[in-house]
Amino acid sequence: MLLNDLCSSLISYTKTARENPDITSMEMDSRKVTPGSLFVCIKGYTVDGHEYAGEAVKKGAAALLAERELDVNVPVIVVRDVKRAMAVLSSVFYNHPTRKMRLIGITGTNGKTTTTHLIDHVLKDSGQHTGMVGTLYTKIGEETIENKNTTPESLVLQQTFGKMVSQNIETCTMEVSSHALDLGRVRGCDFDIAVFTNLTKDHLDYHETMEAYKQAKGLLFAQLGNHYEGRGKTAVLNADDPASSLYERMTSAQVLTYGIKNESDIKAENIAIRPWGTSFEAVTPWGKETFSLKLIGMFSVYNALAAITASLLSNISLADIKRSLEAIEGVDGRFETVDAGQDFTVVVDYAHTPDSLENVLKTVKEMAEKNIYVIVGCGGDRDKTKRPEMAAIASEFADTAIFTSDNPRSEDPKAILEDMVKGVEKSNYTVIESRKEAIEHAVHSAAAKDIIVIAGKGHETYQIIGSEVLTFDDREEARKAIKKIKADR
Ligand SMILES: CC(=O)N[C@H]1[C@@H](OP(=O)(O)OP(=O)(O)OC[C@H]2O[C@@H](n3ccc(=O)[nH]c3=O)[C@H](O)[C@@H]2O)O[C@H](CO)[C@@H](O)[C@@H]1O[C@H](C)C(=O)N[C@@H](C)C(=O)N[C@H](CCC(=O)O)C(=O)O
Ligand SMILES: Nc1ncnc2c1ncn2[C@@H]1O[C@H](COP(=O)(O)OP(=O)(O)OP(=O)(O)O)[C@@H](O)[C@H]1O
Ligand SMILES: N[C@H](CCC[C@H](N)C(=O)O)C(=O)O
Ligand SMILES: [Mg+2]
Repeated sequence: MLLNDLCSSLISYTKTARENPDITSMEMDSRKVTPGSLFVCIKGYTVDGHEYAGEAVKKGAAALLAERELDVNVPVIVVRDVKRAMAVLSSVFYNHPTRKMRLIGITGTNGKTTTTHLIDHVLKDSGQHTGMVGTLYTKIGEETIENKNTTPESLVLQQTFGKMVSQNIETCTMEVSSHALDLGRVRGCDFDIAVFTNLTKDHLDYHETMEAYKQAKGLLFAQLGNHYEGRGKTAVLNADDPASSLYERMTSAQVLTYGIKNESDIKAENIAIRPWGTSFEAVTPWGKETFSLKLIGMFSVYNALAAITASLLSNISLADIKRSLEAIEGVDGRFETVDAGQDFTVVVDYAHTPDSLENVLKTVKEMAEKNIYVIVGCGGDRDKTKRPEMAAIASEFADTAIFTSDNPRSEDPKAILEDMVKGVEKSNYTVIESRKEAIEHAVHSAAAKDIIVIAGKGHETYQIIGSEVLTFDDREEARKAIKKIKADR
């Protein structure tokens, strides 16, 4: 695509030279530039991409997108806000892929990954060719690609959507993080359905206040567009979460609500929460159906209702949705049980916020016959206000809490543990900095019919200590510890 054609979608910019090269790719990392690339200079949190302009030109960049004029011998497109311009240009460069497939966006503090998977499962079972973007991976048909972020940068996203369209993907379901909304990563995405799961405390290191965090999530509903435009845009909101009333006001799209307690369009009635699963009757404008799911806990009912609503809006019948959701065993690292032949239960769960930890422990408490152990830590370089709260919840709902390291990142693991312990009033806890040793300790201590919950890292197969990324998997460590006690006994 010629540079001038690409730039014609920008309203305000200056161009430093008359040349009009053919742009063969767009790159925001100088190391990936190839001859003909448009190199996008991003001022990041760590380094300034403008510093790599020279290197990009040496590698053959045909033009640059920047926030200031640069001393290079290729045209520089100068704009006020590079990230904003990049979102527009990448959608143009990849030929507006999200206008050619259905795009479902899911935001909320907890439940995004789970709900995304539930929706994708139903769509696939209905015969659709699907894509997914989120914490676990990006998926295009059967191909999975590792993600650095839950919601990648706009350029990466549009490139991914372009691939999806070329492979005839009909619907992409994606997690939309509050960071992505605030940093403009999803500008240029034409969403058809936007789903809200819930809003509780997280990421205050970034957003600073709950009000700012709530507003950031609202951007998804604000950008959804009018319901009389295109293919019928719909906001799917959780009627039981107070933030939904703001999102209803922020969107000009149609709204469908789901819930359990408050009046809603899609309701769950006659709910039964059991150790082996969850059942409820879904009452919808499309009819009623009883669901018996293998997913555990009241929060699973909410995730299922959100998925049912998005699936109904995708023209799938309630009976087909039932068949598909009932077949789901679970999602990687979400309430995943580890069975290595032991006589107690081990649950690995990605709960890394106060709300999710409380939900998981309350659920476990309802099914526990004997003692509950919880192993939990808090991530370094992340919201510090969560630490005492998560520790307090662990000590309140479990019989024994073991505080340990999650991903300490650049922080001192001991300092994180000190922040946690400050929130605890009871004395039913132990601090074991090494996560491996914490798991071994719990496995060693557990008696028949006890339950051990290993929280916070779920599907993660690594632990970040300092700048090192070490191989670590809670499920593997639990299995190894169980094997060891079985050999010793
Ligand atoms: C705070 C934040 O969002 N950081 C994101 C940001 O990194 P950064 O600003 O540090 O980037 P940088 O290293 O300064 O680089 C600036 C530019 O120079 C370029 N560069 C750099 C080096 C070089 O040699 N050449 C070069 O061109 C880089 O490619 C980049 O374009 O841009 C990167 C590329 O897009 C992101 O991967 C990175 O996310 C980091 C990993 C991160 O941890 N983000 C978290 C806060 C986040 O976004 N989390 C949410 C999920 C939250 C949830 O689960 O709810 C998410 O959506 O992932
Ligand atoms: N609807 C829900 N409400 C509250 N807690 C939930 C809900 N769904 C899942 N959880 C809990 O939150 C944990 C994380 O779930 P999930 O990975 O689906 O959330 P997420 O929103 O994708 O998280 P992240 O922001 O890290 O991407 C689960 O392991 C479970 O403990
Ligand atoms: N997307 C979340 C994941 C947290 C997972 C937890 N294991 C941690 O490292 O804090 C974040 O980056 O805040
Ligand atoms: Mg997620």
